[in-house]
Amino acid sequence: MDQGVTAGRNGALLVVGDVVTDVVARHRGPLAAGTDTAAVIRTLPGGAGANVACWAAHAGCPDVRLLGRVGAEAAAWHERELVAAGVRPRLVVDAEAATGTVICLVDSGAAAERTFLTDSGASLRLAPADWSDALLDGVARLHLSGYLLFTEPSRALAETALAAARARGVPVSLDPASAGFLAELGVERFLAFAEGLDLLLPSRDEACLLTGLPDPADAAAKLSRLVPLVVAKAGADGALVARAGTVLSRVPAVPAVPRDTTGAGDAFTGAFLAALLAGATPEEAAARGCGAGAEAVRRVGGRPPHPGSGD
Ligand SMILES: Nc1ncnc2c1ncn2[C@@H]1O[C@H](COP(=O)(O)OP(=O)(O)OP(=O)(O)O)[C@@H](O)[C@H]1O
Ligand SMILES: O=C(O)C(=O)C[C@H](O)[C@H](O)CO
Repeated sequence: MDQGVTAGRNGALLVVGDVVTDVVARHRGPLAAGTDTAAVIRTLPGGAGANVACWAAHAGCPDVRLLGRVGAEAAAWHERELVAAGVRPRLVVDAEAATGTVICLVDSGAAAERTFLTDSGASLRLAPADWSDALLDGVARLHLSGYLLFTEPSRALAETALAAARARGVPVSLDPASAGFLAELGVERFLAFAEGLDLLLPSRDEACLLTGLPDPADAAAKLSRLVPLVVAKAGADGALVARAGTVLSRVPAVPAVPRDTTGAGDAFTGAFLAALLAGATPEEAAARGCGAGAEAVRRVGGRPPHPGSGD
């Protein structure tokens, strides 16, 4: 394995992150006041953290665990969906907040671009009290969803989990979530946290925002001076793998006609982590990530199919 990144074979992947209900609405053209009677609306399980866990299991990771927080009204459904996807969930049930909901507006035009309206609900109420160091028993990698960093108490939980993993020598990766959220959080604050990671998986927009550089390759290279391995996701252009200040490879996307791009980044990340844990090189893992990203954009919703999911 390459220097600086621990492969961590033969151990579990623990994902800590958001578990939400997605209401995916595909509409025609730009939204305007009025009625679109041809909209297609589906309620699906989602959340970046939960999606990454499901895609890692879909990619063959034999032991994927997830720590998340949901409201009582949808806890049983989320638990069932995660188990059916091959994930071992530890869902904290919030007595006071409902499960987070994301309205995913998907333009049915050629690029299938989406807009999210997010109410994180119980998800970002994950708190240090929900953490126990025993969650790391048998874990070879901890992956954190970037959403955790945007508010308290989930930011404190992320810091607790990061410190516990580092104390045990467990490598920690993070997917920054969204450029909009990063701008709100503040780049300096994010980078201070990122120093403790061994792997960062930003989108190209997030990489540019974090560095102030307009070119995604320059941005990924610069970030890789802070975090040993940086894999920047670049939509239909695939992904960039950077290490020690240099872009080592550009991995092409797998051609796909997109239907809904929700969860493409989560699919990439889940498959990438599964491959890395199975001993792949970062370049091989990125190729697996691109395969999963293509699979995700061809589907509606942010999760992979599983037996019983109806597709
Ligand atoms: N139009 C596309 N055609 C083929 N592959 C795609 C397309 N869009 C995305 N992908 C694949 O999915 C991966 C992740 O997509 P993208 O770069 O859009 O991630 P992101 O911006 O983090 O995504 P998200 O929409 O989940 O926030 C890409 O690296 C690529 O491999
Ligand atoms: O951007 C947000 O608000 C999200 O939480 C996006 C998640 O990836 C979404 O739930 C997709 O399943």
